[in-house]
Amino acid sequence: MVRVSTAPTAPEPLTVRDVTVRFAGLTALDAVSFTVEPGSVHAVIGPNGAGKSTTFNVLSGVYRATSGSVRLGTTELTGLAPHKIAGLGVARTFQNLALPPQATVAESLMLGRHRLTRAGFVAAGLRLPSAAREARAHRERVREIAGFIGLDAELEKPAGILPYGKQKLVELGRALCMEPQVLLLDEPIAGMTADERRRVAAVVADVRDSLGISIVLVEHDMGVVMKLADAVTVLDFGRRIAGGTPAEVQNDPAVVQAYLGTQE
Ligand SMILES: Nc1ncnc2c1ncn2[C@@H]1O[C@H](COP(=O)(O)OP(=O)(O)OP(=O)(O)O)[C@@H](O)[C@H]1O
Repeated sequence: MVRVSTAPTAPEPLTVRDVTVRFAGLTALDAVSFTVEPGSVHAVIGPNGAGKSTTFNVLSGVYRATSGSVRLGTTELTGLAPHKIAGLGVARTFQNLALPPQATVAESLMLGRHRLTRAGFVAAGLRLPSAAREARAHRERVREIAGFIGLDAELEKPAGILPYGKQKLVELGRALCMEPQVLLLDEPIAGMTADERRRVAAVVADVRDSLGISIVLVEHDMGVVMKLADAVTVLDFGRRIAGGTPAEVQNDPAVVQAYLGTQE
């Protein structure tokens, strides 16, 4: 795998404090707190309806917390629009593919470079040398990231014709192209074959280990969570019922009870 240089700024913790989300009469999240340590994989798990997707949507700015705060380092993210949050270094992938169907892998990855483009439309339109240099640098970075996710041979193929697992990697690559400090992954391996799952899990581990990017992982597959995560936050009915290392939460009676309860 090609190595890509680490993000220039040291990653900061993502701090979730007392976040409550209420929908007409229903408390989807109830004073939830956890901290995603820099350069770690932090999984958010819980039975159906526990509040995982709501957490994800709050972190990415799709939902606004009724109260509480989300901070990256000292920067307050609460209440910011999704593109602002992405611009501050918290990038997300989508559970369902969100790639333009005709775009090549290179074009799909380039979408992630948009916020980093400095040369304005005028400079680009006038074909100024500065704009050309910048475009070259972005293309180079796209190639590096394609190498990182193992898709450099597929750069000029339409992303839409690739197998599902590779399309999901393109989507992950698009998020990496934003040079995030934190990557939010919403069920990144759902619907994949065993081979695809292994490959994506390896890339996720590599994103942490080689790039030092923090990852928030909302995932149903316990095997992957237990293998990949450094820390786990467990939700049940909108409350944080446990947190710690995978081994700690696995043996936590409240967690066992929450999962057993859903099987009855
Ligand atoms: N936009 C919304 N409007 C109203 N209620 C919502 C909304 N989004 C989520 N909820 C409710 O909030 C609670 C938490 O849902 P959420 O989708 O966050 O759980 P989850 O842990 O992601 O579940 P699953 O594993 O089934 O995806 C549920 O009771 C859900 O019905």
